[in-house]
Amino acid sequence: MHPSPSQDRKLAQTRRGWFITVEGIDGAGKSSHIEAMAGALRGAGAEVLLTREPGGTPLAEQIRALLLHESMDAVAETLLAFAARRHHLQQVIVPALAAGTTVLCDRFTDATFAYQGAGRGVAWPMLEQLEAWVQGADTREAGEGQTAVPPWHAVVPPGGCLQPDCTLWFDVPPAVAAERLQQARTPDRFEAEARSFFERVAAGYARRAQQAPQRFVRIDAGAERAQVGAQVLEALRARGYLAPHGLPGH
Ligand SMILES: Nc1ncnc2c1ncn2[C@@H]1O[C@H](COP(=O)(O)OP(=O)(O)O)[C@@H](O)[C@H]1O
Ligand SMILES: Cc1cn([C@H]2C[C@H](O)[C@@H](COP(=O)(O)OP(=O)(O)O)O2)c(=O)[nH]c1=O
Repeated sequence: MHPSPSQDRKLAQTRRGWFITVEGIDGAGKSSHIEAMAGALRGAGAEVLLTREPGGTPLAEQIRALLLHESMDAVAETLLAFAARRHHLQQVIVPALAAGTTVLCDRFTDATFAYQGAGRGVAWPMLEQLEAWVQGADTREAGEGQTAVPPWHAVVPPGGCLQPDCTLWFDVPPAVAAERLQQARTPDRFEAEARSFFERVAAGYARRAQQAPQRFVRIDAGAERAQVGAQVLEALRARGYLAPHGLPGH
């Protein structure tokens, strides 16, 4: 349903929330720090939505269960990851950002490039096309009444592609991550992959980071837990996310 003109005005007056994602290979330590990140952002006065991919809506969580436990080929995996993402964006992320909420998301599209692209060999340009489509506001052919409705246009310009403002990349040697996971939990379909798979996934993250150096902040996730936590807080501070909320953002 279209928001009313007064809702439109309210959306236009609200500074859109920051979109922060956390990435890295399995065992990098993301889950160990994400609650503290949310806490630090809340402490600075932000309204924070903590969510994850694949997942974040009941439908996308069902897709997550399929991705993690059912065998399928890499193209099916890619399409399911993007289908879950579209639903998550549409239902949760875009409305939250439009309302000024900071969205902190455990994995996003960089994971698809790293896992399905670099890990499984799905062509990079194919992923770029899907990214532009799924994260774009305008999904239909141009024409009167054919562009996407608010709140998409409150968070991404017409023709644009919604990207995180900042991605904290937990970079860790795959051998270290594997050692941690061995002691931690029963592996899912991805965690059960060979070391060579995670070498490729890690290289995929490095490639994405190189392609968007302003967006990525590299965290040395091989360090001791407290040091990783300190790096994470420093990254948030350096980007201005821990400044008292309500100041003009972007
Ligand atoms: N800096 C660290 N040093 C040693 N072990 C860690 C560190 N960070 C996390 N761990 C442990 O490694 C395992 C994987 O961490 P987790 O946060 O679940 O990673 P991810 O969410 O990135 O897969 C957990 O058992 C966790 O306690
Ligand atoms: C978002 C996403 C995740 N994944 C994979 C990476 C992870 O192995 C898995 C689930 O991620 P994660 O939430 O990190 O798992 P856990 O709860 O076990 O820490 O999904 C993809 O392969 N493609 C994607 O697009």
